[in-house]
Amino acid sequence: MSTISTSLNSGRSSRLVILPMPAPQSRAQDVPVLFGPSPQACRPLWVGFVSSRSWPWNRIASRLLSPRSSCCHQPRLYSSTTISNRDSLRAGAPGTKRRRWGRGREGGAGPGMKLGRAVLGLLLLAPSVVQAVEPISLGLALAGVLTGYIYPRLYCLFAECCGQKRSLSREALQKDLDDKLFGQHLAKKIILNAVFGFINNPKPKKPLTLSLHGWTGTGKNFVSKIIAENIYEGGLNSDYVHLFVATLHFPHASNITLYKDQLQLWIRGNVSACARSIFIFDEMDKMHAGLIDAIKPFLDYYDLVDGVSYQKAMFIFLSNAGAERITDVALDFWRSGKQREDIKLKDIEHALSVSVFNNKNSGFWHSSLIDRNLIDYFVPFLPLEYKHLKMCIRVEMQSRGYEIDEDIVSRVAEEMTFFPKEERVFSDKGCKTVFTKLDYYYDD
Ligand SMILES: Nc1ncnc2c1ncn2[C@@H]1O[C@H](COP(=O)(O)OP(=O)(O)OP(=O)(O)O)[C@@H](O)[C@H]1O
Repeated sequence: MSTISTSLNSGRSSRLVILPMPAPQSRAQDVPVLFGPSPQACRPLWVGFVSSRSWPWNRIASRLLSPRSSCCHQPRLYSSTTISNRDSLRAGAPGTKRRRWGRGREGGAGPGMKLGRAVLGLLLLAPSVVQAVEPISLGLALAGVLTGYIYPRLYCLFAECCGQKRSLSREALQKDLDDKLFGQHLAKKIILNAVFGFINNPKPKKPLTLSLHGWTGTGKNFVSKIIAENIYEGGLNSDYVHLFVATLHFPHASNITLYKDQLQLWIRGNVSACARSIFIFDEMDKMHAGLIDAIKPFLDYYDLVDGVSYQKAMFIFLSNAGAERITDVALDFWRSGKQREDIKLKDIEHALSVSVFNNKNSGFWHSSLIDRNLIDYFVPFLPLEYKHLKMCIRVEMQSRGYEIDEDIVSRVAEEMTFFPKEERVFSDKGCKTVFTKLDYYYDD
């Protein structure tokens, strides 16, 4: 492990501990960003006031009127005095002390904050006391109050903020899923209800943890993208969405201890900066057994872990593990002439979780996450049929600006391979390669 100086997207220069794993997608170089993804851009004007700790007025005002959500402003979590310590914090140096002004608003009001509110309330209610305060200080405090209140809100109108840019709309998410995701009635229903319920719960007891399973090309990554886009304007490229790919970020089994440490640090740093962070783990079935258990404490029912609340974060795991079980159920329904839409979650979920738990190549092999019921939903993605491939092809044609030609649609779909061999029901690559096959027919 070594350290380098690097320039982050925000333009600031910082020292980072090089991870043996490449940086996850999005601005993951920000790894343990304890001060928000873009402090220069979104630092409220009252930061200057609050760094002067000899002046309690400012502190009270800034705490009282801090932004509704974290909005990537972290002065409310860590005082400016910690800035000099941030390298050691990033490196997770044992014994490094964080200076806190009390919990962030998302973690609930601490005693100091309540006292501050009470004091300010009393002052506002008692004009004689207010008059007694030195006028310049009062003026500056009021200016701090105004800028602290207005600036962050204005900023978030024009730039992405943690959990603030837009509130999740159930209708918009439903429309996206209905219009874009084909043949996945179970996944649609679970995701809509789970994500919407979670985001609208002001005090979730634990982070939302979804484990998406299914055959290749059935829409697991696609759905993660839809979720991310419905929560953050930048979707997968958002500063608050972090994508890990097992083979890319955790390639060497011999480094598992190091990966565990780095993963914990990464998640802790980013959740400190934004409680509503989203972490997506792709290729879970290629993840070394036990690695994912490193984040178990973050997924559990704790109010705080090491001073950080993870209850508003979201974890999404993607894997092909359990695909055979899902296919068996779908095939049984097909063979008995039943509609696939009649498959219920209870027909699959339990068998799926057991098979994932007992599969050495699932990334969840004997995982305490399953053992302790920390996965909220096992979401099955059904294998896609011929008619779903045609739907994918039509969408692709439209997105390329072509007129829909049903003859080409059928020919592309027929080129795909299906299983089981005799019945040829399900596409063995889902919708994954239909797009490249389409190129053949539009070759000028
Ligand atoms: N059910 C679906 N409905 C609509 N489009 C789909 C569906 N499944 C896949 N697609 C299309 O195929 C592309 C590839 O699918 P995606 O990457 O989501 O598959 P996956 O299930 O994550 O596969 P893998 O397990 O191999 O990672 C998507 O970007 C999307 O355009």
